[in-house]
Amino acid sequence: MKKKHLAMLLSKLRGFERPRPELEQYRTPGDVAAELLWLAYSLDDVEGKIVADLGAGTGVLSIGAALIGAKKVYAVEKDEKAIEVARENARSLGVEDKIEFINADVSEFSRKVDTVIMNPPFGSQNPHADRPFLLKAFELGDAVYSIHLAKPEVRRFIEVFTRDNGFKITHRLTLPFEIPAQFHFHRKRIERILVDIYRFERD
Ligand SMILES: C[S@@+](CC[C@H](N)C(=O)[O-])C[C@H]1O[C@@H](n2cnc3c(N)ncnc32)[C@H](O)[C@@H]1O
Repeated sequence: MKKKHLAMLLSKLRGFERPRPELEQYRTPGDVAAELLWLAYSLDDVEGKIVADLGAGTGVLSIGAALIGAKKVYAVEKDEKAIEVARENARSLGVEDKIEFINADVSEFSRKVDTVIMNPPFGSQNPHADRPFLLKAFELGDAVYSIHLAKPEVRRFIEVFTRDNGFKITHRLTLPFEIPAQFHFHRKRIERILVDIYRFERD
């Protein structure tokens, strides 16, 4: 499969029906998800691997990982409604057998995995909401892929937090990310922001 094709398939999946602002429920656009997954694929972190998607939402990253050859994917998400949509999305692309949906808080998840992929809350509603995700990811995986705001203060925080937890940053890609208006506090039809996709590994 080509990266463009993967992006196209992922961009057609159903999104959140009633997105919850307190959980920062916005989906990863297909092209951004495909970039993260392609990087992971090219570095041998997906094919034949056990992957965890923390805060899986409607399943974009989990389904993408399954499509490009993950052996098994754990999709961990605390919102049951989002899991229903994710399950339906996985079924629509024929990968439901490769994904185990786990309705839980990320802090409760503990299985053996090779790789963690995630687009955690950026912390714009609840400051530091990304920390439990990073902590859990560093506990679980040897390789971790994650999406964060491309802002100097966030970069500084990620650099220090990574080092303090025995990991190092091996890659960082900066990409545009579009969030369509979906919450009452959104002022524009489409909010265009910049995000960093990181790859971390144990130091
Ligand atoms: C920014 S969305 C990303 C959704 C999806 N991974 C994607 O890439 O489209 C963050 C997701 O994390 C979930 N979430 C937030 N806090 C969580 C927690 N503590 N435990 C499990 N899931 C959580 C939200 O419900 C939401 O689905």
